[in-house]
Amino acid sequence: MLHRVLPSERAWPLYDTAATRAREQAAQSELPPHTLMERAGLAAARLALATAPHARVVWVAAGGGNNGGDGLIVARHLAAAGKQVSVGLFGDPARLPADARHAYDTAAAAGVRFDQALPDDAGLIVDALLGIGAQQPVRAEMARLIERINACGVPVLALDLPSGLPADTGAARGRAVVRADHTLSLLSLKPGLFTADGRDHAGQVWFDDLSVDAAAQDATAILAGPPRVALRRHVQHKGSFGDVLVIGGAAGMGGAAALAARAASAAGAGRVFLGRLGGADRGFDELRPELMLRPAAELVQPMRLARATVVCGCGGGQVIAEWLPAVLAHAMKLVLDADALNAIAAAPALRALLAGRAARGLPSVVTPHPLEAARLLGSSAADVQADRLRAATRLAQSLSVSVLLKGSGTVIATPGQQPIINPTGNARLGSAGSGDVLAGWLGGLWSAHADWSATEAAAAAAWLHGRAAELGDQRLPLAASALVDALADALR
Ligand SMILES: NC(=O)C1=CN([C@@H]2O[C@H](COP(=O)(O)OP(=O)(O)OC[C@H]3O[C@@H](n4cnc5c(N)ncnc54)[C@H](OP(=O)(O)O)[C@@H]3O)[C@@H](O)[C@H]2O)[C@@H](O)CC1
Ligand SMILES: Nc1ncnc2c1ncn2[C@@H]1O[C@H](COP(=O)(O)OP(=O)(O)O)[C@@H](O)[C@H]1O
Ligand SMILES: [K+]
Repeated sequence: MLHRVLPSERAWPLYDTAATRAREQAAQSELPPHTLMERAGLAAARLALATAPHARVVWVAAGGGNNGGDGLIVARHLAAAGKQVSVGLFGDPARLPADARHAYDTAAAAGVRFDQALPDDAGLIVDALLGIGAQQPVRAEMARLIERINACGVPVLALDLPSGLPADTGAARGRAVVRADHTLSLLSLKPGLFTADGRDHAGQVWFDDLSVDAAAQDATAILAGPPRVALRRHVQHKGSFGDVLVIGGAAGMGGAAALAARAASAAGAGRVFLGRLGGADRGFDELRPELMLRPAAELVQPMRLARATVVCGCGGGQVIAEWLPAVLAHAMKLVLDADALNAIAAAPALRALLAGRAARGLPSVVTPHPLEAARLLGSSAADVQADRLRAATRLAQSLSVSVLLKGSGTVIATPGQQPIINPTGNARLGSAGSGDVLAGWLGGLWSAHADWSATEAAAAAAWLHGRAAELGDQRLPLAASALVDALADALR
């Protein structure tokens, strides 16, 4: 059955190449020969007719593997539907794998035309060059073809994956990768469609399971669905929603901590205290008078920390390192962001304190962007981006915490659990302070939902943060302070 995957209204299991191959093998063994590929080709032909109903001339770019086989079946169906179809076959027919060979024979028998030249009047290109079989960067000849497809301005429907996109990571940098308008993922949804560069190359993502049931426990990762935010019970009061302490905002960076505190309040914390490290530690926030400003020393006390959700590090500067030992030792629930992460990356003693929290039953979430994650991992931001799922998982294991790795397709990883990819959000979030808002929302949501795990809180915060950016006029930039207020809309 065909599904439109985004915008995300439910969770989806994701399968990497190895898991997809295992599912394919299991299904093949129970079905008559060529059944799966026939189903794939038919589903894709239907989608082509639905998304490009007015395209009269269709060019199918088919590679020499089974992805090309899918394309050959699409060509047969579209020709039967009256389209003017030609197939550019970029592979040796004599070396096609069995399913693709069968697809080639039936297409040829049906009179499908073969021509490697892209027609001038093409109204649709079906990209069937490479699927999950492309594990290495695309070879030069095909790379040139992909560049031509990307430059020609004709709408593209990619089969299974935009050709050249790594299915497991979505990391396209420096590679030739098709830029599709639509991608139909077949049999399984692949993680690479949703993180790193995947979104920019996949366009609108569709999914057909080819009538093969999925075992969710075998999934490599989960694409997050909307969080289940609890309605307040009549009897609840501010004590039910907990205290959030925001510690950060060194001299010149007070705004970061203020944003986090405002966001924690907007997300439903019972009370929010803001302990700024750079002065202005009394008085109140004119825009959010409900926030309580206190000297950090008053908040960073074992008894207070032990009852609170603590958001630490936003605009924290180097001075945050002095406050971290107490925070790491005592905070009941802890969200660490920005300079707190940099301080921990630079100080093994702080790192040991963080890693020791899990054994004491104290949950923590770290919210690095790729460079902060790289500092904690001792690698580079490019390495992190090359495999975001792996980087987040490694970091979660090494620190015994939940990791929320920011960026397109935010990854949430917790030791012993399937990693989660967040599908919401867009580049409107690329403005200073939006990460502080995320940390604050995470703290506020976690505080207000006493029964949520660190993973649930992190996934909910990321999902709502992204959804907030998807609402409103998409042509306008989104300032972080406006983002704080957009949470209300995202929650509706
Ligand atoms: N079987 C089934 O029932 C089903 C299969 N399904 C479909 O099969 C797809 C997987 O098919 P697959 O395993 O044949 O791999 P595929 O993506 O076509 O790539 C192999 C081809 O690419 C070439 N090639 C490889 N690397 C390259 C590079 N770097 N640069 C350039 N070329 C490169 C390689 O050439 P070679 O290296 O062998 O010379 C070979 O020709 C899957 O994504 C889905 O679409 C679905 O219909 C579900 C049912
Ligand atoms: N293109 C994008 N798609 C999805 N989310 C994005 C995108 N660009 C930025 N974001 C989100 O915006 C936030 C930016 O956080 P961060 O890099 O810490 O910025 P800052 O420190 O300025 O607050 C993160 O939550 C990140 O995931
Ligand atoms: K493809």
